[in-house]
Amino acid sequence: MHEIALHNVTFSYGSQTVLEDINFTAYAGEFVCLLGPSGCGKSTLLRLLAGLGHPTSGRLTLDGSPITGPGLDRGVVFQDYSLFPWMTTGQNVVLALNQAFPGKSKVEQADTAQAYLEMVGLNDVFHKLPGALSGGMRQRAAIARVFAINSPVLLMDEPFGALDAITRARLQDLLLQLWQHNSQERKTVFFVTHDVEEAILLANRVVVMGLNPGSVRGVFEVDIPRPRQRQDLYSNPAFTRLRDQLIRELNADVLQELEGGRTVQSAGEAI
Ligand SMILES: Nc1ncnc2c1ncn2[C@@H]1O[C@H](COP(=O)(O)OP(=O)(O)OP(=O)(O)O)[C@@H](O)[C@H]1O
Repeated sequence: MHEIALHNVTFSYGSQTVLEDINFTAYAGEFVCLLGPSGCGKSTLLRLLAGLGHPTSGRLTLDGSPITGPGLDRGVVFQDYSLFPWMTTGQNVVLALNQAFPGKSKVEQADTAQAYLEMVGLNDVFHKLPGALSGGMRQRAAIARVFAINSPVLLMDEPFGALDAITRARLQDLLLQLWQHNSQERKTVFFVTHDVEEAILLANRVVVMGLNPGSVRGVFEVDIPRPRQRQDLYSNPAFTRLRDQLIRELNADVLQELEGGRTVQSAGEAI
């Protein structure tokens, strides 16, 4: 299971409506990418899914039950790394493991933490404080932590945004490996990105959100078989067609903003 549904979700910060009437269902084991202009409410939506806030109206459910707060069934990676700065990087991962698998011994938890840190390319950070790591390393440690607890739902807010291209590609592959690992128990993933190509590489469906207030502008099926080879995508007509479609959809909103509300027919007309 692990189906996530949003029913008429509206959310406001005071008088500012950030999300309006969002309806969407992510099927169990589905990989959903969220794309949209800055400020359209992607992070807010993820926070609601994580149980870190409640909708002003509407409902969010996990397998039909309302989401009322955070839980170990949802692993979260936000943009701000969210490691405890006073614990070593290894202790941060061990703490999460201890909550998820309290029956495991300290040695097992430390070994597992080290293995996941190594998996994201951090071989030598277990005893270092997060403050002694670079931003990209801290982000990888946060990713290792969420992979280690192996929750059935993953909520990831631009997790690879701060990383160099090679590390990013490695972690995209690792995420797909972990997601595809057991086809019977695939994780349900919500993944926020600004990168259209990353969305197509990863997702089953891409949700494009619009601005003012945030709403679902369109949902696009990625009809490209897996495994998807990065180097083959550019010569795949389905990839280029979808990429252009997504860029047009994203630009339409931005161009409309720039044009002061006058709807433009195409990117070319406005530029
Ligand atoms: N704690 C807060 N209090 C008040 N307003 C907020 C708060 N957090 C976000 N907002 C506002 O809500 C809107 C949506 O913000 P959010 O961070 O969800 O957008 P986003 O699509 O994730 O943006 P980005 O792509 O830049 O990360 C923005 O106008 C933002 O200023």
